[in-house]
Amino acid sequence: REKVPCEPRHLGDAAPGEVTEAVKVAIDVGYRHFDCAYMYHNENEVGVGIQSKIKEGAVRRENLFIVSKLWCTCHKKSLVKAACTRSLKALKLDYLDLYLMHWPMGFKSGEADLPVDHNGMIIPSDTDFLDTWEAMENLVATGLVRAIGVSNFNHEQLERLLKKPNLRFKPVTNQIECHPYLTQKNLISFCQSRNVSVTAYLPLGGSSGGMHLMEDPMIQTIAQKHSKSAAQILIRFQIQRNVRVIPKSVNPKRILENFQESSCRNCAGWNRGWGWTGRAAARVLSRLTLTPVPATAPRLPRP
Ligand SMILES: NC(=O)C1=CN([C@@H]2O[C@H](COP(=O)(O)OP(=O)(O)OC[C@H]3O[C@@H](n4cnc5c(N)ncnc54)[C@H](OP(=O)(O)O)[C@@H]3O)[C@@H](O)[C@H]2O)C=CC1
Ligand SMILES: O=C1CO[C@H](CO)[C@@H](O)[C@@H]1O
Repeated sequence: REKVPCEPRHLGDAAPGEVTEAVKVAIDVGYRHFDCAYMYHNENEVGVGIQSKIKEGAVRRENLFIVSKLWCTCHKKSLVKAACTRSLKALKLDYLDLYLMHWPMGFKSGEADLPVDHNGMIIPSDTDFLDTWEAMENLVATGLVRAIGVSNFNHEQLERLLKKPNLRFKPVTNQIECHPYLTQKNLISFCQSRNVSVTAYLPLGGSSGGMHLMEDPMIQTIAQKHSKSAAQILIRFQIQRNVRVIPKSVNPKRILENFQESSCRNCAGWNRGWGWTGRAAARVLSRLTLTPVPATAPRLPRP
């Protein structure tokens, strides 16, 4: 098979089977949207969980919304298709519902996911995200993915992409860090004014080593007032701003708790989203989030 420079490494930082089990629990609870990425190095485990539930008849592929992301070392146009195919193979799928450019900048292609020079600085590639986008557009045209989007794009980068001459497919979402300590008010307004949805990552403040958002006295006060958990308040914060939200949990009780909040009557469409990440808490390299898309959510058209 074609050699892809950024071959996945097996970091072994999530307990064996942990990701697969959490995917299965989440599907049973009702989650339908899974936020994955090559960089999380657990797409194979996710794929096992999904396949097992499809085989069991618990869910149908067409009712799932599977997202993956193009890593920075694969921004060169010639590498994009192979990178996408590699994620598909690991996930055991023949198409993705959404493929995101993980970051707007490209890194030197090769074995390392994070290529660094002797000063420990990331080695960039000479790629331009507009060219990378063209290769991603080809994935839609060939049916490997149904829609494409971006992540970690600021206002200027998104504007440049939207103004690209001969743009064939608009980004459907911009996945960005977003929570009460980083509300992203202006960027959200900009995205929404251009019909680009916003997806909030790190909505609970991240795992260990992250922020202590859930312990924030204001969040705690609001939670007590409404008889909700702090996590539920943080999730609802995004839903009420029309922002899709992808909190992570590998814990069955918390997977359910997060989902229950998202299933409330006032939360419509794509915004009834929840996330879950299958990775050991302290490691950033093995993440996966899943968000349920309700049966009534708009489906993306087939290419
Ligand atoms: N595009 C990008 O660049 C990025 C995207 N992401 C995506 O966003 C997702 C979410 O971000 P993430 O960094 O994981 O951080 P989150 O803000 O989702 O926080 C996750 C942490 O919260 C805990 N948690 C989850 N639910 C609850 C609850 N109900 N009560 C108490 N604690 C809870 C989890 O522990 P436990 O699992 O034990 O429940 C975990 O430690 C990632 O999984 C990834 O898919 C993240 C970073 C960057
Ligand atoms: O999604 C993400 C999680 O982990 C990666 C490695 O740290 C990040 O770069 C990325 O934004």
